[in-house]
Amino acid sequence: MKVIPTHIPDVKIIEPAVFGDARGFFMETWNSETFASLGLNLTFVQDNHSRSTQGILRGLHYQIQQAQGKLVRVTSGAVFDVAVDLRQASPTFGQWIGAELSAENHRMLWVPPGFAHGFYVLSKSADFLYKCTELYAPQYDRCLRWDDPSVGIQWPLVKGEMPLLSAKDAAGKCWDEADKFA
Ligand SMILES: Cc1cn([C@H]2C[C@H](O)[C@@H](COP(=O)(O)OP(=O)(O)O[C@H]3O[C@@H](C)C(=O)[C@@H](O)[C@H]3O)O2)c(=O)[nH]c1=O
Repeated sequence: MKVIPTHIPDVKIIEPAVFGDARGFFMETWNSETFASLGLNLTFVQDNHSRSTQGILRGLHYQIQQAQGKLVRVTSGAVFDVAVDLRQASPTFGQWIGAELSAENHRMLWVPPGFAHGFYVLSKSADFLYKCTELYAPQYDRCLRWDDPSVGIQWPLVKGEMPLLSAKDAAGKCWDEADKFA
């Protein structure tokens, strides 16, 4: 298992060791000891799975209390996955990172608590799986606008078309109005 650092040191791209053979492949997607040896000492309490079609954008989501750390990956298709640092005390406050995660590259992204998270579906459809360090708490759920100009995420929009959003995500808060972390 290999960690690829990003310019936001707390956000990590993780490349599992993939053992291919005549049957297909095998990989460990979560091993508490291996992750601890990489500096990720994590306890997960919820696993999620969503499926989305091309052009769907989910995000940018976070919980203002019960902030969730998320270990995310794709098991079919490909997405552009994004984390935005909402921690006011952080040297990378307001910065974002984006990474392509796909069934083919097997990459995972570690999105720590204190970040808004979202993804855009690049393939015909994508299955998105993630482990969370805190339970879902809709009363604390918040949404930062996907296209806030002061965050300036460079989404690789397919054919330049506007992404498809849920009503909740279309009403996401702009950067200035979004709740932040201390
Ligand atoms: C996130 C979540 C949703 N739900 C329900 C609420 C709602 O009826 C339905 C769909 O919810 P949403 O529209 O919030 O689903 P979705 O837009 O997929 O939300 C997810 O987006 C990505 C980007 C994340 O980072 C996740 O943490 C989560 O916020 O599922 C749960 O029961 N448990 C959960 O943990």
